[in-house]
Amino acid sequence: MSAFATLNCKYDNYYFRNIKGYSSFQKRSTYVKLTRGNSSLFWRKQIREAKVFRLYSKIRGDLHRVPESLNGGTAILWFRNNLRLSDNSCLDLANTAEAVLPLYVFDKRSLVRNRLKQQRCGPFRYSFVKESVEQLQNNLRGLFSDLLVEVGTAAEVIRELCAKYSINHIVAPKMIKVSQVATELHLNACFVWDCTLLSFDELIVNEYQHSFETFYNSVISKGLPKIFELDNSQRPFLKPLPFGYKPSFAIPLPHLVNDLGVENLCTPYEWPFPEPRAVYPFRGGEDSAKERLTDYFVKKNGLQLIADLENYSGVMDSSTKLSPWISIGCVSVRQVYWEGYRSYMKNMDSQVANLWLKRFLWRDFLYLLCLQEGSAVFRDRTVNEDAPEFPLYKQSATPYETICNQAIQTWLEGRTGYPYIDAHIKELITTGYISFRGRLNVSSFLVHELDGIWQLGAEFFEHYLIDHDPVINWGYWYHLYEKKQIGVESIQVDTIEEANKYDPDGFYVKKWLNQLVLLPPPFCHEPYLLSEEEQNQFQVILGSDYPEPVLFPTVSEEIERARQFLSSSS
Ligand SMILES: Cc1cc2nc3c(=O)[nH]c(=O)nc-3n(C[C@H](O)[C@H](O)[C@H](O)COP(=O)(O)OP(=O)(O)OC[C@H]3O[C@@H](n4cnc5c(N)ncnc54)[C@H](O)[C@@H]3O)c2cc1C
Repeated sequence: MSAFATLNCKYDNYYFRNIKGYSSFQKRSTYVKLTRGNSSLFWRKQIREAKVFRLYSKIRGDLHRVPESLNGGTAILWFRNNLRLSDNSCLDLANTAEAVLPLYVFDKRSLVRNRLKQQRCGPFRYSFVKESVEQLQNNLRGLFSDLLVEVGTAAEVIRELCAKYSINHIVAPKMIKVSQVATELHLNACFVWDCTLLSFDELIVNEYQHSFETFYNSVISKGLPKIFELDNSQRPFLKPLPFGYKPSFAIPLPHLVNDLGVENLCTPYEWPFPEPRAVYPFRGGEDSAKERLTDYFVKKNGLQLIADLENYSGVMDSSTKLSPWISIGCVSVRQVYWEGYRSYMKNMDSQVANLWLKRFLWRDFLYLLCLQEGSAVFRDRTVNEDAPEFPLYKQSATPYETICNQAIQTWLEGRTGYPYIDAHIKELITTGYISFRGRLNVSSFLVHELDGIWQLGAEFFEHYLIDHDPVINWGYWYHLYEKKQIGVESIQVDTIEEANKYDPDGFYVKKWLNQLVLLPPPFCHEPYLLSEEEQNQFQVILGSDYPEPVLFPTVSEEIERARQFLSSSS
């Protein structure tokens, strides 16, 4: 019996016994009552497991429909978060058709404004995607094919293409909902799961139990991931375009401001941004991804640095900086993981190997979390322009809400009075990238210290991050919030402790907050400890050169304690 079948039976039993079993009206009403409000933990667990079973079955069903070969016909090869030619399972499958029409659709809905009045896809990511699409089109033309680029909704574009060419199949990466269109048009839709290090089967046999460690141990105990060699020797190829296809030589994706009429961009430019402080000059496309891959692993042997540097912000080689390419699939996670593993095999210890594997398993864990929790992870995500406003802009707020809202506003603008937080927010809104430590600190600060709404943080990140991956971003924020609710194994970090540990001399904060340039440690991380005399001496007047720390009860108490400690020890 396969691992999935075991899982299947287990959930099937639960489902059958506990949910379907309530057939009489009397019992069903009891069930409804139990699921509302204060339902017992037991019942919640049952319901969740039933939900998971349905989700798995659905995805599993979709994946089962993926054939080994398309056996001829014409296929649309729909590129989405897999903008590459090498190690691309969708491309391999599409090549079993007779003719292939490569397609990319930029969904204009991703320019809808979120509740912070920003486009969901901000200019950093948009420009990066645009470059990647251009490069993919060039590379496909090099293979005597093309990439048809459209702006609109995928369903409509596919419908039009079917009317124009006799299409039989659609091949696309999984995580998309086009099954309805495919059924309507009698197309053979093949959704390929190609976004995690573990295969779908390997992923779902690891039950998600709220804890990364459990997941990690479960993966390791099964001897995963199994080593496999990527065959890079073969040059990618593609079957010919459908009969009657005429290539267009228009620019693949329109300019945000000039062509799409997007106004009030947070940054007035499209790429390249004239920002010399950016940690890496990200450029979209498969070729640029491979350049970075070779530069980091082969030329610099970068993995030997990760144990020492991984937590430092603003350092180019502290990590691979490959996430923008991974998130839209210019390079596959498998390619990156195995490239790292190969370089580790040369001369590194097992601690590095573990650190390296854990990164990818965190990613897979979040994908599993999203499979498990379904839409709860994306709760209240802005999908239309009528989304309700955040309480941040509510007219009638209670005094507590007003204080909270002011504090949150300072977070959004990078003026909380905590340099380590403010510097990271400034880096994010100026360049579209911050380190993992930075993300962890700012998100934990918003959720735990400022009692902020987690969705607000997620939407803010979604707009700015150049490497935004909905599963990882929303998954982390949800994880932070959920952990806060149940109060276990919380991802909560101490900002000041982290700042002193990972930026001991304040180089990073001074890079983004020039006004603090004269401050020595510990004041560069806690300027609120400066006496009036010291403020004059270091030319940082609190409240005018740099903000006072956010006025928030718990935070203020801590500041008071620190002030007293400093004056008693000096
Ligand atoms: C609140 C929050 C939001 C985040 N949002 C995103 C996001 O939208 N997109 C995104 O790619 N990452 C996100 N991350 C995870 C992490 O910060 C980035 O993956 C990492 O900073 C990317 O840098 P790198 O490519 O140099 O990573 P490296 O350290 O070189 O790792 C290589 C790859 O492994 C994966 N990876 C590494 N660390 C993690 C991690 N902790 N969790 C999941 N995957 C990881 C990434 O794909 C990364 O590119 C988020 C983290 C937090 C705390």
